[in-house]
Amino acid sequence: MADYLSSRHIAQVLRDVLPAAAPSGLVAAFCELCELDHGAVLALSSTPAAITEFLRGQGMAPAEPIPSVVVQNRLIKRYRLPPDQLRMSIVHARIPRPSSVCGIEVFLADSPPPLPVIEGERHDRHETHIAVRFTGAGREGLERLWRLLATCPGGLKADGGGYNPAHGEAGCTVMYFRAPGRTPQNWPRRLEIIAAGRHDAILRHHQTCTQAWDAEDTGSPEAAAAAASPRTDHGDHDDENDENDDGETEDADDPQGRHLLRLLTGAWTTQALKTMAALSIADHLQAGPLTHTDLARRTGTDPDRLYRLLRFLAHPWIQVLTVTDGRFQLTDLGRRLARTSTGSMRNLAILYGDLFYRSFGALQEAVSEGSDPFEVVYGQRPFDYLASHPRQGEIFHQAMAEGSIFLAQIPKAVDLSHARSIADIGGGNGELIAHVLDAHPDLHAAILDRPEVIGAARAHLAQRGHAGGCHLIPGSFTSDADVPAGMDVYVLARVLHDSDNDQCRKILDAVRRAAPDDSTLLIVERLLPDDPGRASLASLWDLNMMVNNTGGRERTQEQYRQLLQDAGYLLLETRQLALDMSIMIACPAVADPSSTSSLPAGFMKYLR
Ligand SMILES: C[S@@+](CC[C@H](N)C(=O)[O-])C[C@H]1O[C@@H](n2cnc3c(N)ncnc32)[C@H](O)[C@@H]1O
Repeated sequence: MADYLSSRHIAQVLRDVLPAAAPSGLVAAFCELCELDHGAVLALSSTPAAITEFLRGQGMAPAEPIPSVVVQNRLIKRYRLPPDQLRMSIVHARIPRPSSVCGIEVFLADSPPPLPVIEGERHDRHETHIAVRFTGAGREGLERLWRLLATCPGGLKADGGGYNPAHGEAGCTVMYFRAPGRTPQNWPRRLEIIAAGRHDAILRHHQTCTQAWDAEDTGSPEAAAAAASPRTDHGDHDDENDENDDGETEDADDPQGRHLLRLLTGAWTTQALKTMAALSIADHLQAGPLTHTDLARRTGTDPDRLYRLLRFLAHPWIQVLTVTDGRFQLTDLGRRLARTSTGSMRNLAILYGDLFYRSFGALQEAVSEGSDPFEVVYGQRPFDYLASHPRQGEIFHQAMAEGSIFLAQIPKAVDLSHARSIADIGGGNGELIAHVLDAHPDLHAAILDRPEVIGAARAHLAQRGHAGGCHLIPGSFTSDADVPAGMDVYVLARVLHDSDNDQCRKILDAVRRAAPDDSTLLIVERLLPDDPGRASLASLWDLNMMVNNTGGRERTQEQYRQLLQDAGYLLLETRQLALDMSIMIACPAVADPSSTSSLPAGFMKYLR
C-alpha cells in the first residue's frame, strides 16, 4: 500500500478506486478539492510488534497501536465469531514522501486470527480503502463533491460515516463510499473522505442515503433495521457506542428513528408525488426553474400551500426538486413525472396515489379476513371497474406501459427471427407489441384484450408508428373463440400474476388449445425468489397483487413451471430483464414426430 501510494499522484489513485465509468470531471474536482490522506489495509500477522517493526524497516514512523473496536466487531460479525475471539488494533504510519503527508493505516489482530478470517480477508480484502482529505473551503465545496460522487455513473454509494470531535482543532467529519467491482490491484473500490470540522447537514444526508441503499441492497427488514442503526464506519457493525477506525463518534441523533419515520411517512410521499403529477408541476418546470408564485399562477393553486408542497418535494428524502434562490427546479428524478419526458412515470404516480392508494387502505382487513381490498373499496373486480370508469382505465393502461423498460428489452432477450406471427394475450395498450414491431416490422402481430381496451391499443400503436400493423381482437383470454389460433409465438406479459391458479389454468388451457405444437410461449413476470429473505421487487408487487387484483399473486419459477406443466407446456429457459422482471420461454410438451429426439418440437426449433 505504501509503495502504491508513494508512486502515484492522487488522480491515478482516484481513477483506480472510483468506478471505471467515473467522468474525468469528477477526478479533476477531487484533485482540486482534496489531498491523498491514507490507504488502509488489514495485515494478517498475529504479532503487532512484527508489523510495527516491519513498518519501521520500511522507513515509516509507526505510532503506538490503538484498539480498533469497529474493525474487530465487523470481522466478528462477518465471520460469525464468538465476541471474545478476536482483538484488533490499528497502527498509523506516515509514508516518507517529501512532498506529502500521506500515510497508511494498518489493522491487525493481537493474536492469531481464526482461519476463516485469514482466508476470507486474504481473498476479499474487505477492509482495504483509500482516504482523501477535503482541503476546499466551505460547505459548498464538500456538498459539490458529495453530489458529484453520488451521481457518478457506476453505482458509487454512501457507506457510513461520522463526526470525530477529537480529531484536529475542530474535529473532523468522515464519509465513506463504495462502488461495485474491484480496483486493478484487486482491492474493493472503497473511498473515505475526511473533512475538517463538523458538517452535520451533509453527514445526515449521507447517513440517510447509506441506510436507504443498504436496505435496498439486502432487501430484508432486518437489514433495513441494521442499516438504520447508528453507524460511524464503512462496515457492518451495529454497536451504537463504538468508535470507528478513526475514532469518530456518532452524531447525537436517532438514525433508526429517522429511518422509521421515513418508512412511516411513505404515504405522504406517494400523495405528494401524485399531486405533483396531477398538477403537472414537472411539465411546468421542464423549461427551467420557477418561483412558487409563478408556478401557483400556472397551475391555478394556492401559493402558500403550493410552496409547502414544493419544499416537501425538495427534501433529501424525496429529491424530485431542488430549490436555489427561491426558484424550484426539477432533478433528473423529478423530470420523469413530466408527461413527455423519456421514461415518464406520471400516470404511474397518479395510479399509485389515487386508485391503488385507496384500496391499500383496506390491507389490514385483507390480511385478517381474507377479503379482496379492491373489491371491498370499489365494489367491483378491478378490470370490471376499469371498464365502467374509462378515465381510470385510461390511466391504468398508460401506467402499465410506463416504468416498463423491460418490455423494450424483450425483442433482444428472445430470438424472434424464426417467427412469422406473434399474439400478445392481454396485451394492454400495445407497448410490448410496438417494441416487437420496431425490431421485426414484418411480423404478423395480434393483440387480444378486453373490448374497452382495444381503442387505447389502437391509439397507442398509431402513436408509435404502427397504425394498422397489428390485428386487434376484442375478447376474453379464456375463450377459445377469441384466442387467435396458429400463431408462432404467444405472449402473456403480466397477465398470470393478476389471477389465482384456477383462472391461470383457464388462460393457459385456452392458449394451449389455440397454439400449434411447434409454437413458443413467452411469459413475462416478476419471479418470487425461493428464499424469502432475498430482495426482489416481486415481494413488493406481490402485496400490490393481493390488494389490487382479485386472486392475484406473484409466483416462484417453480410455481410457474407447475402451472405450465398442468397446461401441457414445458418451461425451457428463464432470462432476466430489468426491474427484477423475467421472461420465461416455454413450448408445448409434445414430441416432434419428425425428430428422432424425444425433445419437444418447440425446443428443437428454439435451439436453432
Ligand atoms: C396487468 S395488465 C398487462 C398488460 C400488458 N400485457 C403489459 O404487460 O403491459 C393485464 C391485461 O390483461 C387484460 N385482461 C384482463 N382480463 C382480461 C380478459 N378476460 N381477457 C383479455 N384480457 C384481459 C387487461 O385489460 C390488461 O390489459
